[in-house]
Order: sequence, then structure tokens, then C-alpha cells
Amino acid sequence: MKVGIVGGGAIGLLFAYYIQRAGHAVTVYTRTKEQAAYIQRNGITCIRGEREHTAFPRAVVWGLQIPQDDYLLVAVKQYDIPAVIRHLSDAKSRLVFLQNGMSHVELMQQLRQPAAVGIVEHGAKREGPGTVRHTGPGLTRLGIVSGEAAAFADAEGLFHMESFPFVEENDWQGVLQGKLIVNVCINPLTALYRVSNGALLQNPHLQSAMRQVFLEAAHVLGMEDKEHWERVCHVCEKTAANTSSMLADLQAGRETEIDAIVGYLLGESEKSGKAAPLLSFLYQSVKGLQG
Ligand SMILES: NC(=O)C1=CN([C@@H]2O[C@H](COP(=O)(O)OP(=O)(O)OC[C@H]3O[C@@H](n4cnc5c(N)ncnc54)[C@H](OP(=O)(O)O)[C@@H]3O)[C@@H](O)[C@H]2O)C=CC1
Ligand SMILES: CC(C)(CO)C(=O)C(=O)O
Repeated sequence: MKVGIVGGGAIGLLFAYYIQRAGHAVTVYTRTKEQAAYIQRNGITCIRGEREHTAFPRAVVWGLQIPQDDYLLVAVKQYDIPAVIRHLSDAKSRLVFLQNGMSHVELMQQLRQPAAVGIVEHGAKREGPGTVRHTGPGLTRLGIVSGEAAAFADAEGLFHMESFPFVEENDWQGVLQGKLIVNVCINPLTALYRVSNGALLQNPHLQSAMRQVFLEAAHVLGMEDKEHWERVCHVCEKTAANTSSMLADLQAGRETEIDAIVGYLLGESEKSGKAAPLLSFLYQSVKGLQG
């Protein structure tokens, strides 16, 4: 099977490495010709614990040719999706979007191709143009957003590996929302206070601030059940030593995914008329910091 991965960041390199190892013909589509040349020459090295392996997919720059892949996995940040989609119009591939947040779902529904979300429960860190560290092994949940279900019938079986599992998810909206609320609670506060995820639990004042953010976000999403708060605390604990992606983006001077995470919720609060002053404060603060 021909599988294209758009984006050679942490998630793109991780998926390219594992799917190539599963025996598929992978092409990584990068933004720069330098990264494509690097991967062509050196492959992709994945570090997991003490182990380190290299796989050798093809690599080319995105947008130079119409992709001929059976599947295309889009692994760019939310805000880069519009630029990627521009080159998709003639592609016949089935599409899988791997982003956090929720604002891509509406964009996906406007595409001609069958499209699915891949909800990524792995942690990954890019350590070089062809090197990724698999920091938190988890799984990927596939949910069909548009097109015939039959288009994705083979996906789970094709990509699944014991060391890199894929499962089909019927309630993909519920799972995506569950992940969204975790990111809403953890990412902006860690970015503003410049703390690791665990500090939001360990410091009682920050925990109380996070609880207030949770209550407002849960109200907007109609997800006030106890289990969602427990999940937020569980993720905070499990990733206690992590620098959240939003804090990492700010520290590196990159754009954050605040629009796809908090911005999406503000859109929902406007539609429903539910007030969200804390979310608005977080949104404006992170926007202000990213300049
Ligand atoms: N990292 C993680 O552990 C997890 C990430 N996610 C989600 O996955 C998504 C990707 O995250 P992540 O991999 O960490 O982000 P990165 O910033 O590491 O990677 C994004 C990549 O997209 C590339 N890119 C941007 N525009 C284009 C383009 N037009 N054509 C081709 N490539 C392009 C960038 O290229 P360049 O480097 O040249 O700018 C970069 O390599 C995000 O939505 C994130 O929230 C979800 C779960 C876990
Ligand atoms: C779960 C969490 C908060 C882990 O750091 C994350 O997804 C992120 O940083 O974006």
C-alpha cells in the first residue's frame, strides 16, 4: 500500500517510521527540500527507550506533484492545514488528519475525498530533521468523518502493529472532545505560567485555576461529568514532567495551536450563548504572548 505522510515533524516522522516498518511504501512530504534530501539520504531514526532503529521511506517536498498514495496522513499543525489542502484537489487518496483540537473537522467535511480523523494518543518529540523520540507510546483511534465507511474498511488492519496500535473509534467526536478538554485545561495555563504539566496538580492555587477553566469549558461542551475532570488530572499526573506543546511552541517562538483548542471553544460558546470569560482571557493572553 502507498502511504503519504504530510509533514516531517514529531508526529509525521513517528508515523512514517512505523508505517514503513509495517511494510508499506511510505513517502514523507516535507515543507523544505533540505529535510526531504536529509531523509532520502539518512532515513528516519526512531528512539524508544533504549532502542533505536532507522527506516528508509521516500521523501519529497509537498505540493510539487499530485500525490498518488492510497492513503495520505496529514501531520502538520492545525494552522498549516489550509496551505496543505490547497494541493489536494486532484488527489484520489483517502485522507487521515492527525491533529489535536477540533477546528479541522469542519474543513474536512468540505473535502471531496473520504476523510477520517486519527486521534493520536502517543507522545513524540522531533530531535532532528530525521530523528524522532517516541516519548509516550499509546495508540491511534481512527474515526470516519466523511465519505463511505467502506473507504476505510482496511485501514485498521493495514496500519496496526503491536508496537504501534490502531483501533477503530465509532464515537470519535466524544474522544476528540475528551482530548480537547484536556488540552484546554493544561496547555494555556502551562504556557502562561511557564510550568510543566505536573505543577497544575501539585500547586493548589494552579490546580484551583485549572478547575475553574475545566468547569467553564465543560459547561460550553456540555461535558460536566466527574470522569472528565478525573481524566484531566490523570493526564496531568501521567505527563507531570512534560513541557506542554503550547509552552514548547512559545519557547521556540512558533505559533501555537490556541485557535484550534481555545478558539474552537470560544466559537462554540458564541453559538450556544454560554459565557466563557476565562477562556477568552486565556485565548487573548496566549495570542498576546505569541506576538
Ligand atoms: N507531538 C505530539 O506528541 C503530538 C502531537 N499531536 C498533534 O499532531 C499535530 C502535529 O504535531 P507535531 O508533529 O508535534 O508538530 P511539529 O511542529 O513537530 O510538525 C509539524 C510539521 O509540519 C510541517 N509542515 C508545515 N507546513 C507544511 C506544508 N505546507 N507542507 C509540508 N509540511 C509542512 C512542518 O515543517 P517545518 O518543520 O519545515 O516547519 C513540521 O515539520 C498537531 O496538531 C499536534 O497537536 C497530537 C498528539 C501528540
Ligand atoms: C496531553 C498534553 C498536555 C501533554 O503534554 C498534550 O497533548 C500537549 O502538550 O499538547
